[in-house]
Formats: sequence, structure tokens, C-alpha cells
Amino acid sequence: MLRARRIVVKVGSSSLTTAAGGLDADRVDALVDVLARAHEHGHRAQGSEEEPVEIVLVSSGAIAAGLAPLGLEKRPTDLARQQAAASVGQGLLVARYTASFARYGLRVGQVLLTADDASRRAHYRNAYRTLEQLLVMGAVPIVNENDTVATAEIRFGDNDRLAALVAHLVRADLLVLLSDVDGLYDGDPGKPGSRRIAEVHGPQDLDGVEIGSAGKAGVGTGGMVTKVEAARIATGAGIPVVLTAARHAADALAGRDTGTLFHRTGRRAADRLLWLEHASSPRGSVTLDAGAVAAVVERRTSLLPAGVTGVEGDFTAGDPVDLLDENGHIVARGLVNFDARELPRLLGRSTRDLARELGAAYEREVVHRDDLVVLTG
Ligand SMILES: Nc1ncnc2c1ncn2[C@@H]1O[C@H](COP(=O)(O)OP(=O)(O)O)[C@@H](O)[C@H]1O
Ligand SMILES: N[C@@H](CCC(=O)OP(=O)(O)O)C(=O)O
Repeated sequence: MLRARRIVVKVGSSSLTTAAGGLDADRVDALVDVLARAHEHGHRAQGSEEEPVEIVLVSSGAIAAGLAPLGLEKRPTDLARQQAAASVGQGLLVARYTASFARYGLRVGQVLLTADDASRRAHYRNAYRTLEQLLVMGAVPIVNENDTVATAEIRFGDNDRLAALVAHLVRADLLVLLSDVDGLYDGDPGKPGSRRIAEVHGPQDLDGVEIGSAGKAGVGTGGMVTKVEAARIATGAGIPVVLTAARHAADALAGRDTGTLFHRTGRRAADRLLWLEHASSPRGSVTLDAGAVAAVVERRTSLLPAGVTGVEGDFTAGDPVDLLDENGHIVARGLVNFDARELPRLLGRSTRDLARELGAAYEREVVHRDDLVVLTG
């Protein structure tokens, strides 16, 4: 039995909508019944013996909920109409949750995150603080991607990986992914002969598994691909993952066997860097000489101007950039401390020379080691 005190629950669009399209109030209520019971207040009200847990809900469904009100028959493929639908639907979605949780005297707080933002230190801290405070005050945070402002380049699109990163952000003990399918199957779950996989201990257990795309509901995005990727991110950071159908949510929250359990494969990593690795998209790159590659990759030092031989892209200080070796292979990603146009005249120069010539402000690393994640083995 899995015991968890803080759980991130992610529910997909396919589990919140009716066959005809639009939000299914009954399914929202059924999910909220389970979440509220698991939560302390619901627990007291129900007199259950299960331990109370803190819940962070990552809910998709904004785009799906906005389709009918805008007269759209199916999910549009272009970003502009998806964003318009999300803008209309997010309000409706949260209104629905607000009413549903109110049946249990519970408040909800909407948290819209842009994946790329959260890899920046100040935003990351703010997101963490807000979520933590909502939990302290007994509210249920309801997280979604900030669809209306996320551009194509920085957009997750699915909420599975966002949920894995949120689980890491709030230091959850468990991530529950709820979908319209009751687990990971070794092949298309609609085909006879496909079997559910009860446990995954690591990538070796996925050899030969057909990991397919989104389901027949037509409202989900990532299908199994993004769920397995989310499981890889979370378990690698020390958080076990249960993937099951929304109708089995109560079992998953109570720690009973259901769906597919992905065991943890790693330990908790340094906070923000997981976001830097999985959520940010680079705005450019800097090329390192061999000495700088060794320093950054093997000795985990900061990157200094002296070791940089080239600059690509139009980034500004604070943006994520890739660090390339001389063959153009990505060896790390980091948050750069200079604008792209400032860098060329600094290349190959020692920080001491730069400080003497240009002032103390130039005595800084190109990428500080605390803002850097190594991407090679
Ligand atoms: N190997 C697999 N095991 C289980 N489901 C799979 C597999 N490959 C593809 N799928 C599909 O993934 C769908 C769930 O993903 P998706 O439609 O994105 O849902 P959600 O809205 O819950 O994120 C299932 O309905 C199923 O048809
Ligand atoms: N942020 C989007 C999520 C898109 C989506 O469909 O995700 P999912 O159903 O989790 O595959 C929304 O709320 O519509």
C-alpha cells in the first residue's frame, strides 16, 4: 500500500467531458467527491479512517470546455483558436470546480503556470509560495497551463509533464494521472489481447510496449506518450506515479492497487533545474571550447567568458540557452547572465581583464553553476 501525505492529481480532458462535447458536470462532481473525501475536511465529514491528504489538482479541460460556447464542433488545430477556447473554457472549468468543492465547504485557488517561466528563479519561488500558501490555508489549488499566453515554442500543450513538474515543485509524495484508460497497456488498449501493465520499475519494463497517442475522445493531447514521459520525469525525481482511470481515483488516493504503478527510479533533484531541463525552450546557444566543456560537465563549475567561442540566437539575460561543445552537441542548458549582443566582445577574455576594462559588472559568469543542468550521461 502506497502511503502519501501530499498528492498531485492530474485529470485529463477526456475524463471531464461528455461524449457530445462540453464539460460533464456529473464527472466533475464525481471526481470532486473523491478528492474532497481524501482531503481533511471531507475526511472529517465522512468519518473515514483514511488519513487526510493535501491535494493539488492539475486539471486539463479548458479548451474542451470552451468549444461549445464558441460554436466549435471539435478541438481546433491552430493555436489562436485553441487559446480563445481555453480563455472561455478556463473560467467555466474553475467555476464548475468552485461550485463542486463548495458542496464540501472547500475553497479552490486557480494557478495558471507557464512552463517556461517556472524555470526562472523568481517565478519558480513565487509559484511554490502560492501553492504552499493555498495548502496551508486548506484550499485546493487547481493548476493548468496558462494556455492563453503560452506561445507555440514554449507550450507544453498536454498537462502530463506539467503535472510531473508540479509534483516536484510542491514536493509531493505521489503523482496520480487520471485518464479515460485504466492504466498503461502493452499495446492499443482498444485491441483484443492488449494487457494492462501493473508495475513499471524502470525503462527496461517498457521495452516492446506500444505507447500510442491520444484516445478516441478526441479532446486529449498527448496520449500515452506524454503520460509515460511524465512518469519518467517524476519517478526520476523520486516521486512514484499511479496511472489509472478517473473512476478508480478513490483507490489511487487511498493507496490501493489500481492501474499502473511506476516505481521511483531516482532521488529528488535540485528544484528548479528539473524545470530548466524539461520545461524551458532555449532561446539560443553558446559554444564552449574543450576546456570549458570539461569544466562544466565534469567539474560542474560555472561557465566563464574565457571558455566561450561562439554565440547564436537573440536571447536576453535570464533566458535559457543551450551549451554546445565544438561539434555542436548539447552538453548542458543554463540561464545566461548576458544579452546575446553583449557577449561577442567578451569571448575568450578573462573575467579579471573584463572587470578592469569594462567595470565590475562584467566580472560575472556567462552561466552560473546553480543555473545550469548538465545534459550528457
Ligand atoms: N499503450 C497504451 N496504453 C494505454 N492507453 C494508450 C496506449 N497507447 C495509446 N493510448 C491511448 O491514450 C489515451 C489517453 O490519452 P489522452 O487521450 O491524451 O487522455 P487525457 O485527456 O486523459 O490526457 C487512451 O484513451 C488510449 O486510447
Ligand atoms: N491546458 C489544456 C490541456 C490540453 C489537454 O488536452 O491536455 P490532456 O487532456 O491532459 O491531454 C486545457 O486545459 O485544455
